[in-house]
Formats: sequence, C-alpha cells, structure tokens
Amino acid sequence: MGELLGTTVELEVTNVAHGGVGVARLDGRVVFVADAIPGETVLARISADDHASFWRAETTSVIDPSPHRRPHVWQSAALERDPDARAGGAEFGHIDLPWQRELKRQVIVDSLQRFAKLTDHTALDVVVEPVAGDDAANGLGWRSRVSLHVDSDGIVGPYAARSHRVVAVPDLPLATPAVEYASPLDERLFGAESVDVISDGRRGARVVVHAPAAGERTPPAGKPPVGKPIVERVGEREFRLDELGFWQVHHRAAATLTGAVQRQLIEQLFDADAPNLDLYGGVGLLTAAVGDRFGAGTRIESVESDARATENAGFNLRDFAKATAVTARVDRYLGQMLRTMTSADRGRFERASVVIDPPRSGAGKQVVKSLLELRPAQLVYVACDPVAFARDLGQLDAGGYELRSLTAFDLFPHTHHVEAVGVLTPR
Ligand SMILES: C[S@@+](CC[C@H](N)C(=O)[O-])C[C@H]1O[C@@H](n2cnc3c(N)ncnc32)[C@H](O)[C@@H]1O
Repeated sequence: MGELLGTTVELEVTNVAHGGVGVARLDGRVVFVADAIPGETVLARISADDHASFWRAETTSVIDPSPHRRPHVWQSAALERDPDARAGGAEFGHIDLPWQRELKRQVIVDSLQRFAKLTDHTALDVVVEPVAGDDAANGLGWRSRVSLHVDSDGIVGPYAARSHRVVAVPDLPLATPAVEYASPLDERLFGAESVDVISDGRRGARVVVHAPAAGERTPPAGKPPVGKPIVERVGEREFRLDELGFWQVHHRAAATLTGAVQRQLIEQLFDADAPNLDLYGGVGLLTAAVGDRFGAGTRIESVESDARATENAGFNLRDFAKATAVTARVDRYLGQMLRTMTSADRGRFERASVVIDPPRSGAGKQVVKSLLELRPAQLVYVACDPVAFARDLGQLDAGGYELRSLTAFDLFPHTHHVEAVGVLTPR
C-alpha cells in the first residue's frame, strides 16, 4: 500500500455507492471514484490506498462520458479544477437532475436489499420525487442554511470535497439568493473558525461568526450553541426556532415532509386519543403536521434532546391543547416508558402512531428494540440516510413490522443526499 497513491489510472465506473461516489474495480479491488457517473470510463487519481478492502480515487478527466454528464452547476466544484481544490457539497452537480434522482433511487433500493433484506417488495419500486420548482430552477437556490469554514489566513469558504481544507469560492449557487448574498465570501475573518449563514424567513439571512479565539465560548460537548430566534412559515403555520438549531435545509423541505407525513399516516389506524409520539421532534414541525391532519385535540408528544428546540416546540404547538414537548434523549425516554408503564398503558400504546425523524445515524438498535416492545399501531419513519434507515428497517422487519409504503424526495439537488418517508405496521 502507498505505491499507487497519487498515480493516475483508467477506471470503468459500473455503479453508484452511498455517499455519491462511483464504483470501479482495479486488479479486483473496489475503487470508489469521485466525480464520475456509472457507465463512464475515466482517468482518476488514486487519493487513498491504505484501506484493505477499497481504495479511493478522484476523476481527473473523462474518456467515455455518460449521456447524463453536464457542465458542473458550480464552477468551484468542476472537473476542470484540481481535485484538491474542488469545493465539496455538490458531488452530483455534473449530472442531469433526473439522472441524479435515478442514482439516488438505486442507492435506496440497494440499501433496502442489502441491509433490510427486502426482496420482491413494492418499496423497491420507489421513485425519488423532485421538489416543486426545483427542475425549473435547475436544482439551484434551495439551501436555506450554509456552514462555511475559515482557515488560518481568514479565508472563508466550504471545505474541499472529503477534506478539512477551506476553498475560496466566488459564489454558492445551491444557496437561496438571500443566503448567498449574505455569505461573507470575499471577507477575511481572522481568528474565526466557522460561519453559519441562515435564512431568516422572509427577512433575508443572518450571519453568525463562530470565533472562539475572540472570546466566544465553545459550548460544552453535547450542548448546542445558543442563537437568536427566527420564524419560519410552513403553509399557514409559523414556527419559532433558534437560528443555530435544527431546521430542514431545503427551503421547501418542511412543507414537503409535512405533506408526506400527513398523506402517509394510515387514517384507519390513527387514534387521536392514543399516546402518539413525534420522536426527534425538533421545534414541533411534524407534531403540528399530525395535529393539523387529525385535529387540534390530537394527543401527541414531541421528544427532542435539544432543550431550546423543545422550548420553541412548546410555543409552536400552543394551538394544540393535547400536544406536549419534552426534552429527552429518545432512547432514555422510551426506556423509562417501558420501565414505568402499566399493562393498561401498554394496551393504550398499541393504538398509538409514532413519527420518527432521527439524525443521519438513524434510530439505532436500542430505540428500535424499545419500539418493538411498545408495538405502536403504525410508525412513520422520516429518513435522511438510506443505509441507516435500511438497518433500522431490517430490525423492525425481523421484529414483526412490515413496510407498507415508501416515498422519497430529492430534498438536496446536486448532492448525493435523499430523504425517504416509510410507513410500517405490525404484521
Ligand atoms: C432530522 S432532525 C428532525 C427534527 C424535526 N422532526 C423536523 O423535521 O424539524 C433530528 C432532531 O433530533 C434531535 N436529536 C438528535 N439526537 C437525539 C436523541 N438521541 N434524542 C432526541 N433527539 C435527538 C436533533 O436535535 C434534531 O432536532
């Protein structure tokens, strides 16, 4: 190992892998190739050859291009740049939008087959739907929040792909116009570490500079930084959130997921008086989606580990008399429930609907185990990582839950990310 690092090799790219890289083989070994498209033959520079089972490479030129190849939507990430200087965060920007969605579909299906062991299932016919307006905008102008980094020379920009090296860029085409305009790309921020640029509803964008060296305290591990409140609107409803707290990134994602959850919840299985849950509830977006679908008297609790988000959820859910928000880690919350519930509580919980929208790592074994013990009537799983979702799904399937429907949305055009919403019920 080490002898091929930096050398250029010819590769035939046959497939796409989770993470948005192409898959090729070199002397029988898997090589993950950035900036290529399945079906292409490319010249690529080996960038990592220290792993026993796979290597990595970066495309430097294309010998036989895919019919889906397009000029990159972001010059700062284009093939014409040296791989080390290509901006990260737009790894599908050289592929036409419908084909990006086809590749995302393939990754979802592959994950479901490999990790959830689904075969012969209607979920394997899933399509990845565009968000309304994205095709007309060529998939640009959707990012409502951007995290930039600052190097020791004060240069502000994104990291280069797969690195922690700051790249100077003149523009941010995936960002909304307000976020792009507010981003301090041509400033030197000496002493700063990073910059968050956040859309502020209809009032433009905010810039939050993180500069621990200048006296700003880095929050202790596990404690999210505290910011000022902003207001986001979804349909007729307003949500207050902390500027540094979680909110869906695509400017139409909150509305898209609200609609998906509302449509996919199975009405016949929904009991508005049952102890319904919105796990990983953030500021109450999906709790409100459920309440708006089934009525202001719907009983539902949002469970969220960030205390500031829970505080905002309490405020955002004030129209719903029986909606509550608690600060807790989901694993601990469910564990405590299982320890303290009576057999009558168990019976009631079996009528409950649970929305679950975990971070990229997924819900994980312990949370899924608790859900299997609790046996809710239906689970609506909102997934931002197909592999983590498929792992959780495999455990749920083995525990007696069946995937009833699956939809997917391209909430992150020109990146490899994709969102899926699945409904499960006991078999
Ligand atoms: C993908 S976001 C979803 C938030 C919300 N459903 C929405 O759509 O706005 C995941 C949320 O889970 C929270 N979170 C992360 N780990 C958690 C845990 N172990 N227990 C509870 N909440 C957690 C994060 O703070 C974040 O708000």
